[in-house]
Amino acid sequence: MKISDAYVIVTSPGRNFVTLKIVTESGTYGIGDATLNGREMAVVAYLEEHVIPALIGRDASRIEDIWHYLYRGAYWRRGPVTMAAVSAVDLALWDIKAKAACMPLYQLLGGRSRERVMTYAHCTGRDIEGCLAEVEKHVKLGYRAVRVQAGVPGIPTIYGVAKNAGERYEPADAELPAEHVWSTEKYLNHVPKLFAAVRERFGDELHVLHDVHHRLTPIEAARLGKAVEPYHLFWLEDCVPAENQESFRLIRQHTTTPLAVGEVFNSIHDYRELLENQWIDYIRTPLSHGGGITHVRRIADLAGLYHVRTGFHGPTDLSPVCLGAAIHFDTWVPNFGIQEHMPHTSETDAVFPHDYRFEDGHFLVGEAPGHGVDIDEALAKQYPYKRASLPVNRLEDGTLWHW
Ligand SMILES: O=C(O)C(=O)C[C@H](O)[C@H](O)CO
Ligand SMILES: [Mg+2]
Repeated sequence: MKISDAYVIVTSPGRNFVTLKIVTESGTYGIGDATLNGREMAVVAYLEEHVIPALIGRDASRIEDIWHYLYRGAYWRRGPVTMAAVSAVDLALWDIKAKAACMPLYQLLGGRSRERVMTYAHCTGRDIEGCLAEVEKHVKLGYRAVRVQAGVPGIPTIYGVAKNAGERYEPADAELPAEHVWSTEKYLNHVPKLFAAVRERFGDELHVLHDVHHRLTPIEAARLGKAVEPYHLFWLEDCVPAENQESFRLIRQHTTTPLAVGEVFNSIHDYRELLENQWIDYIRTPLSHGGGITHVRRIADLAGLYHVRTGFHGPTDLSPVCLGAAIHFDTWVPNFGIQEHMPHTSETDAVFPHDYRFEDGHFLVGEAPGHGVDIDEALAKQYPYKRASLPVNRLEDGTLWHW
């Protein structure tokens, strides 16, 4: 199982994706997602200059040892660029191991814990009515859970809300960062009205989620959590920037609204105080940013001790490789909660053939050996990289703000 070749494929079928392919002497290969939205080429350089040369000739079956070689061995631990690169290697190696064992990945992880994987869709609207129309559309498509985000009167553009009705939003929507304007007061006054309308129209059973996208302070997040308690959200996501884990003590003291965190985390250490103090309810780190299966399953196990469940990040800026691997993980992990789903474009799906499927609000895992996602390299070449950036956020007085 010696690694004989490894290379990076950058493609942009509608948006940028970075994929690592690792090939063994026997010809068995695996692929991993190395996409870090808006910072793609930094991961490409890390892989090409520092990782790939050190992988050639290693035994692909030694996943654990290679993980520690790349993590401890680098001396410069953690961080999104390093961990995206380590994750891509890890996902490709698990793909190879499962293919070599002729097993779908979930079998290698320990087998099925559930028949299907509940997923949530994004519903956005310029106003409350537009948003309700999107919820209705997604309920008809079979979703049992929806993430609800609406425009706020007085705020011209909000990240996470599609520009036009019926469209989806694109996270990196300009060559250089677009500038958004933010008003916490306008937002806090509006959100409870949105959830009151959703519950009135759709009743109590639909799971509803909301992403604050790090834009509040702890006491503001506490106010929001309390204000939406009557509408019993499935979760309130990223309500504050989470570098200071202690912030969650304050939020938790004030509200019973469940809290989800971690789409920008990349290590178990980012979660330690949050989990040990039982300040959160869902972990969000995707396999492609949290050190792959080898590390994220350690985070999930630690979370399980505290009744915390998984709710992996699944936007369009993680490739189908990450989503496919996540569906295997979700099928196995004992403390599964939910899986995010922002459908990829048909161009992206064609570049990444896969065997997972969506049915009746759930993902169904495939039975092909490995994680079940491949890359059509000839097609990928037809979509060259284009620089694309996430936006920035400023308060109405011009102060640069979290987003
Ligand atoms: O999907 C979510 O919950 C997001 O917050 C999407 C992120 O903003 C996006 O992945 C950033 O690249
Ligand atoms: Mg989010």
